[in-house]
Amino acid sequence: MSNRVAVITGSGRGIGKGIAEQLASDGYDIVIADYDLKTAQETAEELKSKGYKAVAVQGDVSNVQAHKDFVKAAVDNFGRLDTYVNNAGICQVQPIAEITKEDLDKIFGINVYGTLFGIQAAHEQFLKQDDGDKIRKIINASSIAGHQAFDILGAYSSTKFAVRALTQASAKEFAKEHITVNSYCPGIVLTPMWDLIDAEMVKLNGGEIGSYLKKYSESISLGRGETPQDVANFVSYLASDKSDYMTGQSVQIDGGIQFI
Ligand SMILES: NC(=O)C1=CN([C@@H]2O[C@H](COP(=O)(O)OP(=O)(O)OC[C@H]3O[C@@H](n4cnc5c(N)ncnc54)[C@H](O)[C@@H]3O)[C@@H](O)[C@H]2O)C=CC1
Ligand SMILES: CC(=O)C(C)=O
Repeated sequence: MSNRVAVITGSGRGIGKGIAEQLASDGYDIVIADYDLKTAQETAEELKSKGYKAVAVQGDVSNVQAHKDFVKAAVDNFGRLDTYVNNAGICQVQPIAEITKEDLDKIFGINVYGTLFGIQAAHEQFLKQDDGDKIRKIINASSIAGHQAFDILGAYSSTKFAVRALTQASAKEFAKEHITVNSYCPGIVLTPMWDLIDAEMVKLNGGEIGSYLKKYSESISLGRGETPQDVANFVSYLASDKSDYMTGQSVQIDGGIQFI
């Protein structure tokens, strides 16, 4: 079988890095696409030291051209594109009454426009490839906050609802072109994003560093915080031919927080 190639945005650290490691071990060649070139290069070097093929590319997902650069890196380095993971995202912690237009422009620019531009860039490349009936994959990062909004995460939750809408609409449009679009919806994952959420909640409401992460983690039925590998195991399925008959879905992978 020929090589498979994936672009993963925001894969210099956190969940994206876990997905990159998993897809590399599944046989993918990987474009590590991140705003932070240093962590992207470190992750690419780690993968290469294990015998995998990887390349790091710097770019801001809120910029259309960045996605074109990520796709070009996939084609120039590895010859094609099979899977595009729109993982990069940011969080903001503030009460509804304090959200400003600037806050919304920033978070929608990265989480929503960034996902849409990634979907468009992947779609454009897939249409150029002669892949026959082979299913190509677009995979987006939503969240449990994209199913039920969190208080104090109102802007963030709105972006993750929007990612679900983009996932459904593009799945409907692209199905006839042998492209599926699905989302993963993690719960409370132990990454720098949750360190930031916890620290911002302490600033807003008082308490000790770590106390909000602990409080929210108590809602996890399986009794432990989620790791990037827990998310990556599900993305591995979405990126494999085992998920070829699934499209337009946004699935909670959260250790049992939500049951909807
Ligand atoms: N950590 C969690 O509990 C959860 C995270 N998610 C989602 O999973 C995704 C990954 O989250 P984490 O790994 O926890 O976040 P993180 O903050 O640990 O890592 C995010 C990565 O994205 C990159 N990034 C940020 N803005 C970027 C931009 N404009 N352009 C390119 N790269 C950019 C960062 O440099 C970083 O490498 C996000 O979309 C997040 O909303 C969803 C549910 C839960
Ligand atoms: C960051 C995030 O999506 C949650 C729900 O914690």
